[in-house]
Amino acid sequence: MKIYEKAPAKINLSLDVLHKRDDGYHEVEMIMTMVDLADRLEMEELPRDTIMITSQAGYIPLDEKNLAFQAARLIKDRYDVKKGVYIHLDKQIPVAAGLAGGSSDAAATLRGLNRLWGLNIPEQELRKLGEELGSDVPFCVSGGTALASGRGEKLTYLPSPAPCWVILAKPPINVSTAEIYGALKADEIHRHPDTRQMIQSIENRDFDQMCQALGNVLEEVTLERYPQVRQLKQAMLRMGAEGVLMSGSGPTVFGLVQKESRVTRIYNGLRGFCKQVYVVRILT
Ligand SMILES: C[C@](O)(CO)[C@H](O)COP(=O)(O)OP(=O)(O)OC[C@H]1O[C@@H](n2ccc(N)nc2=O)[C@H](O)[C@@H]1O
Ligand SMILES: Nc1ncnc2c1ncn2[C@@H]1O[C@H](COP(=O)(O)OP(=O)(O)OP(=O)(O)O)[C@@H](O)[C@H]1O
Repeated sequence: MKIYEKAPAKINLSLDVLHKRDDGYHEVEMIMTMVDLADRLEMEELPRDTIMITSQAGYIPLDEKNLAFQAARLIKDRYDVKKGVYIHLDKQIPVAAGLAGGSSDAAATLRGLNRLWGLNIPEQELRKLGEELGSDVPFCVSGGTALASGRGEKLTYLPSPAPCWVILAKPPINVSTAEIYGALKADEIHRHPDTRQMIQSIENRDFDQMCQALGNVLEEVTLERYPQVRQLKQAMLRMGAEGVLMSGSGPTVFGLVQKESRVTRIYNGLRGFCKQVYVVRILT
């Protein structure tokens, strides 16, 4: 039997850091939502007790460094499953982009193996397992739109935001999340986003208010180190995106747009100096 799972990318509509914790992580307040750019996973049981990963993408690890591998090993160990699995990862989400591609693959693996092996693990428990794999994994298990606090694992679910187009553009650089959090001076943040306003805009499905409330404190660090991300933000705004923000620790920048005619214009404009541009929608 083969099992298929989609692993969508996330964007951070807002990302605030409250303080650095004693365990090295940062206490955050983020609003996250899923978009319809997704990796596709195929899972099949193997006769041998082993985990095997393949991918058409030549640039990701396929051994125990892969988050899908780690998710499979975690579920096997925790539920004492003596069976093996073959996982094929069709990567569509750019890697190290701030779009949680690896985390979403891990979450999809948890969901898929739960089905493949008939484990009946409740979704809440899958999210708890996800905490062991990474801060974004619990959110990726259930998707939707949520306020994430703690180090990202405490989730309060929100309704879907106002419908709109999302233009994603990734400059040709890879950014390490650890490096960006490591360089952030949590007690010297100049401008915190207004998380409450973002929540209100989502609840009211108010697109303009949502655009005004966009904010990400990690931008200060990434834009300083990688000027091309700042240039990309400015270009997207100039081309007419109604709201523009860097996602996660970057370098992907997203623009929110309501008018379809404007989307095509911005897409064509960006393709001039950025190879990886995607037009997607928020998953409702
Ligand atoms: C930037 C975001 O993607 C926004 O959604 C997340 O906050 C990061 O999520 P993630 O990539 O799943 O993060 P993890 O794999 O748990 O951690 C990667 C690195 O980021 C740092 N990190 C992560 C989350 C957090 N709240 N504080 C941190 O300081 C960790 O110290 C670690 O060095
Ligand atoms: N299944 C996977 N897909 C992509 N990268 C993976 C995967 N497993 C492990 N990695 C490694 O994880 C690192 C980060 O990749 P990923 O695409 O998850 O970053 P990201 O989008 O910035 O994540 P986040 O937004 O959660 O910080 C890469 O260096 C990559 O080699």
